[in-house]
Amino acid sequence: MKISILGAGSWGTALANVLACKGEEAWLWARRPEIAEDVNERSANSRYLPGLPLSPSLRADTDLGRVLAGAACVVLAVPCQNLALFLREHRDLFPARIGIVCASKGVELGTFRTMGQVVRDELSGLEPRYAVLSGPSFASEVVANMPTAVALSCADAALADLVQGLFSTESFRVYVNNDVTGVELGGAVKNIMAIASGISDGLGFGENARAALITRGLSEMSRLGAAMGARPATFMGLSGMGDLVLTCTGDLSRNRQVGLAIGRGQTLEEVLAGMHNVAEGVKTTQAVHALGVRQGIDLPITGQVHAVLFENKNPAEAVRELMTRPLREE
Ligand SMILES: NC(=O)c1ccc[n+]([C@@H]2O[C@H](COP(=O)([O-])OP(=O)(O)OC[C@H]3O[C@@H](n4cnc5c(N)ncnc54)[C@H](O)[C@@H]3O)[C@@H](O)[C@H]2O)c1
Ligand SMILES: O=P(O)(O)OC[C@H](O)CO
Repeated sequence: MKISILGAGSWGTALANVLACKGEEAWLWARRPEIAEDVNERSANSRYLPGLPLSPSLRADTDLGRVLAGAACVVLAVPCQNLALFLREHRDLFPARIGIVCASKGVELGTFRTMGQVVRDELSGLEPRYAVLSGPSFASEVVANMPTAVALSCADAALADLVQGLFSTESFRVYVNNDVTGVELGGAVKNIMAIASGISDGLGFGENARAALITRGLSEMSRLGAAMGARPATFMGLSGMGDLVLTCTGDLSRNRQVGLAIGRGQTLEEVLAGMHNVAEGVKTTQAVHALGVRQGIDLPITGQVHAVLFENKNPAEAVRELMTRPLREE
C-alpha cells in the first residue's frame, strides 16, 4: 500500500521513516531537491534530523504528482500556517475520498480554523476522510526508535483502524479516539504553554512555576476545548496532558526553546531569525488569543504569552500579573 507523506521536515521524515522501517511503501514529498537527494542517496535528512540514519528503503521526491499518484493515504506534515495555500494550490492532485492524516499542530491565524477545518474547506468537493495524529513525540526520538505513544483521532472507524495498524510498531504505539477537535486543540495549545514554560525557566524561575504553568495550562486548554465542542477527558490523554508535559519540560521542544531565549532576554525577531525549524506556538498564540477574546473565553496564560511576544511586555511583568490576578477557586 502506498502512503504519501507531504513535508520533509523533521516530523514528516520521522513518520515516513516509521512506515519505511516496517516495509510499507512510504513516499516522502520534499520541497527542496537537496533534501530528496539526501534521503535517496545517503538515507539521511541532515538539515532536519542531523546524525540520524534513515531506512534505506525510504524514497523522497520533489514531484508532488508522482508522490500522490495511487496513494492509499496521505500524511500532512506541512506547517499549519502554510497548509491552506499548499492544499489550494495542489488540490487537483488529491484523489477523491482520500484518507488524510494530519500531523501538524496549530490553529490558523486570521480564520481560527483547526487543520481539520482547513482540509475540509480546501479539499471541499473531494470528500477527504480525515484523521489527526498527535501526542508527545519528538521526531528525533521517533527516528531513534525510542518508545513513543500517540493519539489518532478520526470520525471514520475504518480509516482509524487502517492508520492505527499502519503506524503501530514495537516502539510507536497508536491509541485511537474520535474527538478530533479535542486532539487538534490539545496539540495546538500545548505549544503556547511550552513557550510560557520556557519563558519562566529562562527567567530563572523554578520547578514550582513550571508545574503551575502545566497544570493551569491544562485547565486553559480544557476551557477552550469545552467552548469549541471538545470532550474534557481528551485533554487528560496523550494529545493533551501528555504533549503538554513533554513540550513544557523537554529541551528538544522548539516552542520551549523560543520561550527560554525570550526569558533570557532575546527578542522574538532575534530568536526566529536563528531558527530554521517551525515553532508553531508563535502564530498559534496569536490565533488562540484572538479566538479567546472574540469568544469571551478566559485564557490568561495565552494572553500573557501574547503580550510578551507581540506587545513588548516584559516577561517578568507577565509572570507577576499572572500571579496577582484576582484569587479564585481551582
Ligand atoms: N518535529 C517534531 O518533533 C514534531 C512532532 C509532532 C508534530 N510536529 C508538527 O509537525 C508539523 C511540521 O513540523 P516539523 O517539525 O516537521 O517542521 P520543520 O521545521 O522541521 O519542517 C517543516 C517542513 O515544512 C516544509 N514547508 C514549509 N513551508 C512550506 C510550504 N509553504 N509548503 C510546503 N512545505 C513547506 C519545509 O520545507 C520543511 O520540510 C508542525 O505542525 C509541528 O508542530 C512536529
Ligand atoms: O518541537 P515542538 O515544540 O514543535 O514540539 C514537537 C512535538 O509537537 C512534540 O510532541
